[in-house]
Amino acid sequence: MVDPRYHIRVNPEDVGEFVIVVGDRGRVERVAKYFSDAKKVGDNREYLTYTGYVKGKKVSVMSTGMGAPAMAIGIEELATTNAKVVIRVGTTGAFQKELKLGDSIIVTGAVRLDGTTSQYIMPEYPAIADFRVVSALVRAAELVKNRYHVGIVASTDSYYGRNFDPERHSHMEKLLVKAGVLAVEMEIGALYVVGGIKGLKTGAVLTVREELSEDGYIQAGPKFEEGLEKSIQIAVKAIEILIEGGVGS
Ligand SMILES: O=P(O)(O)O[C@H]1O[C@H](CO)[C@@H](O)[C@H]1O
Ligand SMILES: O=c1cc[nH]c(=O)[nH]1
Repeated sequence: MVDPRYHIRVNPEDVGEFVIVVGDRGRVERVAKYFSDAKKVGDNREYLTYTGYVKGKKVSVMSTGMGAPAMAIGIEELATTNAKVVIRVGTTGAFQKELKLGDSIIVTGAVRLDGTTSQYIMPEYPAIADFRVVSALVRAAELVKNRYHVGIVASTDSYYGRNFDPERHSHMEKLLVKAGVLAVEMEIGALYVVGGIKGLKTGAVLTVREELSEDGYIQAGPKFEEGLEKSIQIAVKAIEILIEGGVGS
């Protein structure tokens, strides 16, 4: 029989109803420090998983690596555990000038520029977050007090592809910018589509890692690191709000 958790390699009962997913495995312990009694419960490929408690409820954090295929596999396998609510804490490049390094973005939906989700379902199926998760993230951002924005992002399959054919890609970017897309990253489309199909409640908070300037991009730095810590706090606070509101159980 195929192991339904072949890649993430966790026991289903070791995963909480609330799961934070991050791209970078180096971010897992940074999130887990906000849980009480956090322990490693899985470590295979890009999928490093810790579980602990928030407000007495079992909560997990798992890394998913980079890109839609790895996210889709992670979500498929998480859906065979106790997981019910999945929130991505990720990093992103700004498409709009008002987004500054370290700002948080609460993501309501994603433009599906990936290849994975079209193998699941037609492009008309929307990549959207659960409204209760979005609402909890917004309330959490007010409490944590980081500068934040709410809106849609583009989820692409290629980090460097935009540099390969600047004309084609700058045309696409111009369209997305004009259409009000806030920023670009690589996994939320897969999280929202596969999570939606599997009946999970999903949401995401990103931190701006690359800011737009007159002469290109400004990358990372201390403001980004401070903002990332705040975004982690926003996700944990949102889980507290959802637990208090009885969402997820
Ligand atoms: O920092 P993470 O969560 O990995 O998010 C962003 O960073 C990676 C690219 O550098 C992609 O995975 C993109 O989505
Ligand atoms: O996926 C990403 C993340 C940060 N910046 C980008 O341009 N793309």
